[in-house]
Amino acid sequence: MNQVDYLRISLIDRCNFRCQYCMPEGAELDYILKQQLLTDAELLTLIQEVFIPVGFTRFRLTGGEPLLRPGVVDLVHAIASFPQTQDLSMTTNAFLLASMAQNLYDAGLRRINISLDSLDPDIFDQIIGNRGRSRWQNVWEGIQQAYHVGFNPLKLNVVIIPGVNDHEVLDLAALSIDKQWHVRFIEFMPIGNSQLFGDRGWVSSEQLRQQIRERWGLTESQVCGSGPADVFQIPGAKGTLGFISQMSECFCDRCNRMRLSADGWLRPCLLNESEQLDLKTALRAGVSTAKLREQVRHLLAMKPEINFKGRDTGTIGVYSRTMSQIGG
Ligand SMILES: Nc1nc2c(ncn2[C@@H]2O[C@H](COP(=O)(O)OP(=O)(O)OP(=O)(O)O)[C@@H](O)[C@H]2O)c(=O)[nH]1
Ligand SMILES: C[S@@+](CC[C@H](N)C(=O)[O-])C[C@H]1O[C@@H](n2cnc3c(N)ncnc32)[C@H](O)[C@@H]1O
Ligand code: SF4
Ligand code: SF4
Repeated sequence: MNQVDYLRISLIDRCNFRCQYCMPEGAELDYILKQQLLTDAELLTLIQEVFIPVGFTRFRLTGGEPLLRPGVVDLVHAIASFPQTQDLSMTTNAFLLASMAQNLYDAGLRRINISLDSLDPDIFDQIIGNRGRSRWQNVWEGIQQAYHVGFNPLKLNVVIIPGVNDHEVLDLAALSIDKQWHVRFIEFMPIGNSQLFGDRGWVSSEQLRQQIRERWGLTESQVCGSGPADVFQIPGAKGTLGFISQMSECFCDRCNRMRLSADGWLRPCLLNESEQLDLKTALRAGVSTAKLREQVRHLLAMKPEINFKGRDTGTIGVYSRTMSQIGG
C-alpha cells in the first residue's frame, strides 16, 4: 500500500482570476464565509497535532489563489518550521508573486508551481477571464522573480484546451530548454466547467508528447516532486517536461495524498466525494486532537477503498465543488 504523506491544503477558495476551465466568469460559486475558514491557529493545530502525528510530512499550499490569504508568509514560516516538514510547496497563479517571492523564500518555501497557460498575453487574458486590464505581464514578472530568488524546482503548469492554446504546445515546451524551468501539461478535467469540456474536449498527454518528440526528441527524466506527473526531457534541455494525465492514464494506484479545504474538510480523493471529514466543526466543538487523529488514521486505512475507481468507464463524476474549492 502507498504511503499517504502528502497533504494539499487549500488556504482560500477565492481567486483573482476566473480561468475558463476552473471558475469561469458568471459561475455561481458559494464562497466560504470568513468565519467558516480555518483560522491560522486551527490550521497549524491540525497540522501539528493531527496530520504530522499520523504521518504527513509533505504539504502543498494551494487554493483558490493562496497568495490572497492574509498572513500567508507567516503561515509558510510556521509550517516550514515544524521539524517533521520534509517538503513545503505552493501552487499559485503568480499574479501577486513578484513582490512576495523573496519573503516567501525567506519564510522557508523552496519550491513553487505556477500556472501559465499561454505565452500570448491576449490568449492568456482570454483564458483567465480578463476584467479590463492585462494580467500576463504581472504573471511573467512573478515567474522571473521566483526564478531569480532561487525557487527550485520552478514548475509551470499548463492546461491545454483544444482550439484555445493547443497551438502553443511547442512554444511552452521550449521554455524548458534554456532555463531550469519544468513545464507540466495537465489534461483538462471536467471539473469546474463541464460545458467548456463538452464543447472543446481534451488533448491526451501522449498526443502532446508525440508533437514534442517529432520536433526535438524526448527522453525519460526526473525532477523532485510529490505529484503524479510523468517526467520527460528534451535532449540537452536544462529543465524537464511533466505530463499529468488524469484523463488518459490511471495514477490512482500510486496515490499518496489527501486534501484539506479552506473550511476544514478533509477529502481523501479528488474525484470521489465520499468519506469526507469535517475537521473544523469537530475542532470547534471541542473534540480532542487525539480523537481527530484516530478518525484520520481510520480514513487513511480506508483510503484504498475510497480512491477513484471510475477510470475504466472513461468518465468522471459530477462534483459539488470545483478545483478552486477543493484545493486543485
Ligand atoms: N486526478 C488527480 N489530479 C491531480 C492530483 N494531484 C494533482 N493533480 C493534478 O495536477 C495538477 C497540478 O498539481 P500541482 O498543484 O502542481 O501539484 P503536484 O503535481 O502534486 O506537484 P509536485 O509536488 O511538484 O509534483 C492539479 O491541479 C491537478 O489537475 C490528484 O490527486 N488526482
Ligand atoms: C485550482 S488551481 C489553485 C492554485 C492557483 N490558483 C493556480 O492556478 O495555480 C491549481 C491547478 O488546478 C488546475 N486546474 C483547475 N481546474 C482544472 C481542470 N478543470 N482540469 C485540469 N486542471 C485544472 C490549474 O491549472 C492549476 O494548475
Ligand atoms: S486555476 Fe487557479 S488561478 Fe485559475 S481560477 Fe482556478 S484557482 Fe484561480
Ligand atoms: S483521483 Fe483520487 S485516488 Fe486518484 S490520484 Fe487523485 S486523489 Fe488519488
